[in-house]
Amino acid sequence: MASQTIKIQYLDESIPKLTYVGGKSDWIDLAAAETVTLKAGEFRLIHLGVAMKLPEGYEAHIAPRSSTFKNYGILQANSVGVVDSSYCGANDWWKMPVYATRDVIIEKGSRIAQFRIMEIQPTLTFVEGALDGADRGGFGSTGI
Ligand SMILES: O=c1ccn([C@H]2C[C@H](O)[C@@H](COP(=O)(O)OP(=O)(O)OP(=O)(O)O)O2)c(=O)[nH]1
Repeated sequence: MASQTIKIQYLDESIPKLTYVGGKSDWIDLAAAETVTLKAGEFRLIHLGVAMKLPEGYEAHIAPRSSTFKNYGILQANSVGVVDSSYCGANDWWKMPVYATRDVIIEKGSRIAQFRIMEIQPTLTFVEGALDGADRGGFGSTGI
């Protein structure tokens, strides 16, 4: 399998080093770098304690872990976080915007998110014109 090296900066010594957990996925978990207390309905940008220089031609996607809502009742407010390769300055810390659906305390070190890197897409050019393919249908068209 191909490998890449990423230069990473941790907020301080207390931040756990990024690593693969459990060998079940190639996504890498991210943890809250601070203890956060939220009331139901509150929004917060949670510091994830890392900043990275992604490999040339890559971006990163951040998603919640599958257990994050069950454990903490929080939703990732932007649904998916996109980290551009240009987001690589010394103060470009990764953060997770969250919306709390219930009162919750998220302890520092709680693994609330996961990320992977993805190749950036090719430059897209849009050419206007009527489409002539067969309609596929969507939004429930294949039945229950
Ligand atoms: O969940 C996220 C989303 C983004 N970012 C960082 C990395 C990204 O490169 C930068 C800027 O994000 P984006 O390009 O989505 O926002 P913007 O262009 O600054 O603002 P917007 O598009 O909302 O106007 O913020 C995060 O740390 N976490």
